[in-house]
Amino acid sequence: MPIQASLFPDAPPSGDHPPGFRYTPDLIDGEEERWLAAGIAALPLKPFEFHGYLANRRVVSFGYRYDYARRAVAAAPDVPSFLLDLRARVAAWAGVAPDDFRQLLINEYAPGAGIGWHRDKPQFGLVAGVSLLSPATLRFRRREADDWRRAAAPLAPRSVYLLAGEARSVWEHSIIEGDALRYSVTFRTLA
Ligand SMILES: O=C(O)CCC(=O)C(=O)O
Ligand SMILES: [Fe+2]
Repeated sequence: MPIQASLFPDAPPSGDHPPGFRYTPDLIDGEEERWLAAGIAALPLKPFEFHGYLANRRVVSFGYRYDYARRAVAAAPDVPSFLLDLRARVAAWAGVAPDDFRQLLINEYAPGAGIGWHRDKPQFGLVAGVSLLSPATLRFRRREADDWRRAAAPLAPRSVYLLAGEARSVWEHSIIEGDALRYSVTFRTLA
């Protein structure tokens, strides 16, 4: 059964949620969203490149970035000041210190762009994601015997989700291709 956005923000995970997944709508308001999106549009987003293949998704990292060639984290520019307030807000929500979110990754999904099945790299710890501009579906799957167990969480614009525990380390996740521009701002601790 698909996960539905809870009527009760921070409700404990139901049987339908991968354990460790947490979601809250309306972390920010519409004015903040527009202001953040304008700031993000001015950042040096670059096409995500994986083994020479260019995805229809653009990214920029701050604090640390993942170097796919070296399979290690590498230093990245400091978090821009216009994103520090958002980082503090997400940190308070997630129960960590703002500085613990050592990495900030922004994904820009143009219409038709998504992200394939993956688990975030083990060099990172907690993962929190803020959605801007348009809705998306975060899908989950985990291997069970010779089949997949599946779940899906709608992500509203202005919402925040947390991947911890099994949702972070056992389940894979992906984002279905959308039909409108979406930004995700992902904050990660280091493992
Ligand atoms: O767009 C999102 O919220 C998910 C991004 C993601 O899974 C990632 O960058 O690892
Ligand atoms: Fe991810």
